[in-house]
Amino acid sequence: MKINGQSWRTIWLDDNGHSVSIIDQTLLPHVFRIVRLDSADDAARAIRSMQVRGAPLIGVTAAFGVALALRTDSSDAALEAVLALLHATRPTAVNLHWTLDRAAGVLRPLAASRRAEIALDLALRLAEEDVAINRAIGEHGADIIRAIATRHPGRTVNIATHCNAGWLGTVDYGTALAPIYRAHDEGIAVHVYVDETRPRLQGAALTAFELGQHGVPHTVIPDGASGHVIRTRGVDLAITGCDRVARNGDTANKIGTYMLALAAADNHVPFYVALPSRTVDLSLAAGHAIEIEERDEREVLSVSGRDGDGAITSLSIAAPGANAFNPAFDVTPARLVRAFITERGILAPADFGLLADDAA
Ligand SMILES: CSC[C@H]1O[C@H](OP(=O)(O)O)[C@H](O)[C@@H]1O
Repeated sequence: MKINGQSWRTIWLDDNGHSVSIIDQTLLPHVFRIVRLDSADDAARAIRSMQVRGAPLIGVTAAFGVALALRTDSSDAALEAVLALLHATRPTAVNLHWTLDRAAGVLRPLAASRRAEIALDLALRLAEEDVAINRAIGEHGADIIRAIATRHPGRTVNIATHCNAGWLGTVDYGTALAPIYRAHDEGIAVHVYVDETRPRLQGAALTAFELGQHGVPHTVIPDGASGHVIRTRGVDLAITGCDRVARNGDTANKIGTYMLALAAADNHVPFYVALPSRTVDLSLAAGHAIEIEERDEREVLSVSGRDGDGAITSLSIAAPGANAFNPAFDVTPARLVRAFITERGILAPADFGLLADDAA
């Protein structure tokens, strides 16, 4: 997607063919900085610190991390070490773990001399697959927005979203925002209510940045306002991304998603989840089995932003000595999800069985 008129992806192989560059998302929207990853340790650090974040993007970053490691040492021990290193970065998004399992299956049987080349090919292929998947999610999801616009000619379609599941959460184009971009680009009037998404503020900092760059009207709201907004501001639908979906449709996504889904249900507003179908974890029967990442309490007790002099700074916002509980995700029960927007179409949990054929 574009930033100030220039096309970008969130991650790319450098021209030298053996390092990878990313956009440092911890500094957006105030500072645009590119960071070069030269090793698996760099990739792991970028994932843990959320310089790169978003389920599909951390999966692709991990794939490149494996390739970077094997470039210097492609032994069995080195392969197992880099898989363990990257598996340990963040637990909830299945895309990271699915990608590493896929890489393990491909690379373990190979002669060590072939692993680095094949690992890089896999990372590059997964990056291109992600973009194609997201474009297909956009097309299928735009059908929903188009139908609402057709039912209500002449008025704007109001959409609520949470966190950032735009192109910054993927390699490009996004998941939850992909249908919004597609509808906007074909001339449908859309407006997005953007939950700021405490504590890391992916909504206020990243989704608002994306939508602004693309010219999509939007309004940032406090997370606690989403119920009031849905109830009083004519929201037509809610769309979020996700990090892991159990077989029954229970959905792990950014903390606060469950509250948004409850408000949508109470006001008979359809709540959709957009995802690459490989985000469905068929090994889990229900959402209680999904591991929820708990992050450093300091993310809750302070906020970072630009101070009066324009410098990036962190400000304490809680009483001295206060403790904080910082779950990074919650689980929305399947009963609150109208449908799942995937690259294969609009699915219900009953359809997930067809995904098993793919995974086989
Ligand atoms: C395109 S999926 C994005 C998904 O990932 C986010 O989590 P985080 O920013 O902590 O990586 C959030 O759950 C989004 O819905």
